[in-house]
Amino acid sequence: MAQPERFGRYRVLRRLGSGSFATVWLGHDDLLDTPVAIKVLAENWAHQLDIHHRFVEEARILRHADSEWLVRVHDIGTLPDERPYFVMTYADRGSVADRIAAGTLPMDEALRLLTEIGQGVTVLHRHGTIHRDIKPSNVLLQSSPVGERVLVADLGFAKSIDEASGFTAAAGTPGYMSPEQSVIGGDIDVRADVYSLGAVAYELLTGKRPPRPPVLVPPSRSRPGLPPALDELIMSAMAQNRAERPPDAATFTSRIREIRMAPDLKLAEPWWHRYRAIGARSALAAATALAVLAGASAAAASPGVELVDVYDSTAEIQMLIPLPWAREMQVNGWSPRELGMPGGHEPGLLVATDVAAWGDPEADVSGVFAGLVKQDGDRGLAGLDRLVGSALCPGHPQRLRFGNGRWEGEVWQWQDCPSGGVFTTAALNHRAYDRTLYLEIRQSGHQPTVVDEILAGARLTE
Ligand SMILES: Nc1ncnc2c1ncn2[C@@H]1O[C@H](COP(=O)(O)OP(=O)(O)OP(=O)(O)O)[C@@H](O)[C@H]1O
Repeated sequence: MAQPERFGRYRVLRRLGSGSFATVWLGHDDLLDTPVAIKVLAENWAHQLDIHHRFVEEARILRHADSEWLVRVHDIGTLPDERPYFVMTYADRGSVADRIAAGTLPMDEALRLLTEIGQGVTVLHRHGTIHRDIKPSNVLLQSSPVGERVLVADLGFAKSIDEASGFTAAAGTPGYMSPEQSVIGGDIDVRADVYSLGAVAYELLTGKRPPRPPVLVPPSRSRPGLPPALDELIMSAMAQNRAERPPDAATFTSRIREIRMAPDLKLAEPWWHRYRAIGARSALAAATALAVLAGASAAAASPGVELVDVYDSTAEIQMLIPLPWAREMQVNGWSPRELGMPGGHEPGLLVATDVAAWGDPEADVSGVFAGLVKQDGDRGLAGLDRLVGSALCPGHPQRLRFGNGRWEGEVWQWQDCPSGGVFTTAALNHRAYDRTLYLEIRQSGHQPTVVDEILAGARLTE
């Protein structure tokens, strides 16, 4: 199909791709000044009534479900040749299939994607819909102010739960499709999507599409070191007999969440390991002037810096950080235990302009890391001292005290970092809970009030 100029009021920019029944175009909504994706039914199917009906039904389901975990439909229309089109959120970061093709995903990243995909499918199940074609290429990624968001898409095969219990035509994609979906006339229920979630989990972790059922080899055979609970969950989701699968997407997703937060989960590579030589430097001993950072309030807000709320995956830590820093995010916690501190895998988040460059002392990065530490008398503090002492910048830090209604603790600040920016660390004890928050703040320039605002904005939502 040649590139049209417009679909209704939407200006067409380029073709994004074509599937079996439709072509998707990148467009621009000039009135609202926003990019959109426009799905247009293919010419060769336009006169087939059932396909026409299914196309419009896909738009309706997405519109009614109206969820942040699904592609949202904003508008629908008909072209002069009577073909329907609908207008949806533009997913600007490709699909999960592209992400898998780019190389093995770290386990934390795979589990994050899986949790978000599971949330999207849970929304559909609650809405009374079975997707029937969950696979990596049907899960799209969109930039968001705090990193990226997963959008479950392509409901071309979706069926209402009520209708699916009767006669159902075979539909789905081999490898991701449950055994019952390949039986013409077989009845299906939400456990067909649970099978596909298991298949997507298998591929996210191993990089390989699972074989057709029955799947007999667990994913840990291709990726040794997976937690046994994860192996078991994936194999149970892909059970031949659906009675042995988790009953719905919500159950599957909450088990993934539990596994992700388990204290003994070995993440492939804790992010701070990439650059830290723990105990290599001893900055604390050389601490200089002791000053006091006043408990910052809204009045201290630096003019022109807009702050945004961010949370870790357990929603226990809430931070306020400058909006321009919130480009990328890792929210799945950290392991202070590996630094000799008490606890296991604890809540934590890293939000930065460039997460991958966080550990590079010379990179021009701005961002915040916040991680919880369980207090355990001197043992906890000794571990923190080592962490602070292995800072990214050479030289003597300025040592400050911080206190407000929620926190009190110490702050260390290095002004002459190789990156030309300022590096701040803090260990703040909560006044009400037995918890310590360890913070790192990297700024490419220096605005002291921004550090105040970040410290003052830190909250625990227990
Ligand atoms: N909202 C969107 N934003 C960005 N790209 C999209 C969007 N929706 C679909 N696409 C892209 O457009 C292409 C066609 O999508 P479509 O859903 O029609 O088919 P498909 O999933 O590739 O194939 P099939 O429907 O046969 O399974 C795909 O490459 C898809 O990634």
